[in-house]
Amino acid sequence: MNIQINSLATDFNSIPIIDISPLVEKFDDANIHRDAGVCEVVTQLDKACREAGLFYLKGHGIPDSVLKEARDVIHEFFHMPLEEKIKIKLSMTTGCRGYQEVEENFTKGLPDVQEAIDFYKEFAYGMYGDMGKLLEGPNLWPSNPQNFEEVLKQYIDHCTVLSRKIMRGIALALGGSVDEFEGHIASNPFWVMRLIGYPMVSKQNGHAHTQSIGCGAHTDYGLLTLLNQDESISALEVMNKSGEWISVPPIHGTSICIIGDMLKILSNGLYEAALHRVINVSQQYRVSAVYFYEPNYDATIEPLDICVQKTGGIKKLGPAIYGEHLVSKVRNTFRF
Ligand SMILES: O=C(O)CCC(=O)C(=O)O
Ligand SMILES: [Fe+2]
Repeated sequence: MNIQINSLATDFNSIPIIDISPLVEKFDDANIHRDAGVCEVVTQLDKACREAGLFYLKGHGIPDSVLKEARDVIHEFFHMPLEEKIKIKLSMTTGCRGYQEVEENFTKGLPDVQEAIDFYKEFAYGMYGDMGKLLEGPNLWPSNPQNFEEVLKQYIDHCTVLSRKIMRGIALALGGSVDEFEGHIASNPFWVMRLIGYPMVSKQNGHAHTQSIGCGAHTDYGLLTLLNQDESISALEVMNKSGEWISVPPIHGTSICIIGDMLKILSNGLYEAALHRVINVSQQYRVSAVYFYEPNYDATIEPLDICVQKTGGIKKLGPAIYGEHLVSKVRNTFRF
C-alpha cells in the first residue's frame, strides 16, 4: 500500500463550515439528486474534501445535549484516581481495548501527552482470522461514572447514523450512486471510538520534554472521523498546502469531520486525508470524543472507477485491506 501526503488541491487558511441539514433530512429520499439544498451541500463537501480534508459540520442533527453529556462523563472518568482508571487497563489480552495512561500512546515513535480509552466495534472471535486477532474481545466499560456506558453507546449510535449520511453525500460528490459505499466497501462499517484527555502541559508536570504534543501529527486510518472537542479550548491544528498549521478552534454546536486514509485511496487521491495534531497549551484539561467510521473490516480498498476516470485513468493508490492497515497502525501505537 502506498499512502502519500500529496499537496492539497488549493491552499486554505480557514476551515470550511458546511451546513449539512438538507442532506441529513433527505439522505433516504429517492429524488435526492434533484434536491437543490442537497446539491449545494454536495458541492461544498466536494470542495472541502479536495482542499482541506477537514471541515466543520453544522446542522448535523446530533443534539447539543448529547455532545455535551458525552464530554461531561469523559471529564468525570479522567478526573478519577489512577487506581480506578486502571481497572479497565488496555493490554494485549484485552483486544487493545481499554484505558491507557499518559505517554503510553505513541505517534511516529514519540509519546503523546494524553490519556485515553479505546473502544472498537465488537465482533465474533475468529470472524476475521489472523487479521482480527489483535482486536478481539469485549469493550471494557468503566462502572464509574455509572451512566458512562449508556451515554457513550448512545453517542456512538448517533455518530454511526450521521457518518452513513455524510458518506452518502460524499458518494454523490465523487459522481457515484448514493449508496456507492454501502456494498462491499462499508455495508457493515467498522468503527473505533477513542476518548482522550489532554493534561495541561507545563514544565512542572514533567511533560516539557515532549514539546507539549498531545497527539503527534498523523492522518486518520479509515473513511471519516467525527470529532467532539471541548468547547472552550483551542488545541487542534491541521496542516495546509504551504506547510502551515491552521488552528481548528471549537465552534459551539458543530462537529468536526476529518477525511481518512481509506477515503483518500477510494477517491484515487482526489480527496485529502488531513494531517492534524493536538497541542494543549491552555491552562485547562481538555477532552475529546473521537469516532472513526471505517470500511468493512475485511474490505479491500482501491480507487473507485469513477475516480480513476477523473484522475488520468491510472490507479495511483492502494490496494489496502482495511483491517491490515488498522492493525499495523495499532501495533505502532503501543509498547506492550
Ligand atoms: O483530540 C483531538 O482533537 C483529535 C485526536 C485525533 O486526531 C485522533 O485521535 O486521531
Ligand atoms: Fe486524528
